[in-house]
Amino acid sequence: MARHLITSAIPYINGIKHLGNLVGSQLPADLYARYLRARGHEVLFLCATDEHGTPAELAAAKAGKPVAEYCAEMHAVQAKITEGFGLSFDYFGRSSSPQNQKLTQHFAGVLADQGLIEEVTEQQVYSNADGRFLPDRYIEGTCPNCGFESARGDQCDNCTKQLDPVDLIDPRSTISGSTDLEMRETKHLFLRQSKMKDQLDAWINSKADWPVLTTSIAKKWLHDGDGLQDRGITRDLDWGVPVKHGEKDWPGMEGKVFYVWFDAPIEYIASAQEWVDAGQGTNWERWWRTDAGADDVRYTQFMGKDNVPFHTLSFPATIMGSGEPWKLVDYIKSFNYLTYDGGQFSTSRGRGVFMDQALEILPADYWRWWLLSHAPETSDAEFTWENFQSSVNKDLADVLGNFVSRITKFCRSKFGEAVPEAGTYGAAEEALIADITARVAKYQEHMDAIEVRKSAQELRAIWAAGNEYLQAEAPWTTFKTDADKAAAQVRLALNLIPLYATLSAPFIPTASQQMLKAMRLPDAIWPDDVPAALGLLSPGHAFDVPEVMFAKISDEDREAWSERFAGTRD
Ligand SMILES: Nc1ncnc2c1ncn2[C@@H]1O[C@H](COP(=O)(O)OP(=O)(O)OP(=O)(O)O)[C@@H](O)[C@H]1O
Ligand SMILES: [Zn+2]
Repeated sequence: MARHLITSAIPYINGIKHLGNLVGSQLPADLYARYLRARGHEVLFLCATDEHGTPAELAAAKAGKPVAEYCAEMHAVQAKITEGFGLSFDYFGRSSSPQNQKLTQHFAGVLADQGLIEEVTEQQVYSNADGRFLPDRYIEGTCPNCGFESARGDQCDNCTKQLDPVDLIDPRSTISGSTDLEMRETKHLFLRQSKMKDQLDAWINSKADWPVLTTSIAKKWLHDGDGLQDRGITRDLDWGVPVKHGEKDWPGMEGKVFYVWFDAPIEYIASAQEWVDAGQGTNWERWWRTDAGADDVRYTQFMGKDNVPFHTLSFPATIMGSGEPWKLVDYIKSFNYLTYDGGQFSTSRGRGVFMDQALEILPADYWRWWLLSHAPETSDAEFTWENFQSSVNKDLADVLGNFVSRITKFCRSKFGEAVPEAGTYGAAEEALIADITARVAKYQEHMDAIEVRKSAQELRAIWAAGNEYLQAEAPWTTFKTDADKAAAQVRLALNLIPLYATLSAPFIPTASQQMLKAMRLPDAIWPDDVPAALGLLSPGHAFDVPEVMFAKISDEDREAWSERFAGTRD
């Protein structure tokens, strides 16, 4: 048994997340957490809402609410939806928590003591119409790198380049649209990442097993152009963690807050403290402090590609630079983008399918299966309603659902609702057992390596093997001439159901529970020994024929949904 710390990129607070956000971070993290727990490992799976920064203020203003109230409400909304998707966080925290505030101020203080923070007086964009500075998303313009016209002050959403508001071409205020902007002097703190470049470079180079997407983005920021740049970590805003040097005031920084990208990853640690303070866990230090045992922990992070620079460079710079014994990430699983029907998913433009809407039309398992089996791993992936309909109908309804329904119903009609006893296994049964044994080993390999699509493919193949067996051996035909042989065939096929339930649980937890319940088994037990697991249901073991597990998506449904989600949500 090992100990695994897992974090998902923390979803931003400014609205309900779309299916792209889900498959790029929380959902694969949940898949991995569920798998590792099923294999008997000790897992701490943390997530939180990312609540600071300009978009939260803008969204609160739009909703006509004070930003703190808006964030508290949206946190509750997101928490409820993540439950609906079966995301099995041990704790879902908030980056605006007092724990994170204190820890963020602490890190700033120790980084300053280590000579890694520089105070810089610089020019920032000031809007005369709005009477304020315009950091980050308060300003938009054309990206100097790729020409994208709606690049934000802190990052271009199109090419992922980190930007400074002063870099933008044709800048405008997102509050008023005003272009009456001028440069004014203000003082800010910079994290001296450039001083840590060699250390970070060596660390990234030591991660030969990381996804290429992760290391290539890190190397780009390390080496492109002038190399790794120092990063402003404070802002002229009201909403955020007040700038302090540990518990002490920071002269000259009164009224300023830390930049959201400085405090957000620190929330990974703070959420473990919140978990303990909420009475749900004990001893967060053993997960996060290498002087308290965290060296034994394997720490895996999940995120979409735009989050990679912060997790491979800025946050590690914070951790390493502190000189304190904090746990560093061991593996970063990153994702390309899921696109929606020929374009981008977009929260700000309301384009695509959002998590609440998805659950309104179909249960979580349908989405979980499609998203994970089409995860944008090696390249971007596209969601289309046709593909969704066809995968759900084929994989879930025709293959898995049909197998379970067919065999339980056939058994009930010929032998009753209990596992039949007669007959012995022959060559076909031995071959199936051997095939499933080999496939389970491959499935585990892919899951251990967090190869999401390959894992889904192997799982589908394991389901299909059962169907092919039934098709080839046709117990309904065998029964007419050799009832005992048919009994043995049915016995083996019924035993595949608990195996399917256990193996499938990380992908489709609800259907998995339904299968176990129908087989009258309390818990899933991981099939470490597949042939033994295929004898779990002994002769005489009673079961129930389950309700239809997966309804097929009709062409009418598909067309209606495709139309409903063609526009933008308000
Ligand atoms: N289309 C997408 N496909 C896959 N992952 C995505 C996609 N868009 C965002 N992500 C990832 O989702 C996670 C949560 O994102 P976050 O809440 O910060 O929203 P975001 O990056 O501002 O995106 P958006 O503005 O589209 O909601 C991040 O890890 C991000 O990289
Ligand atoms: Zn760009």
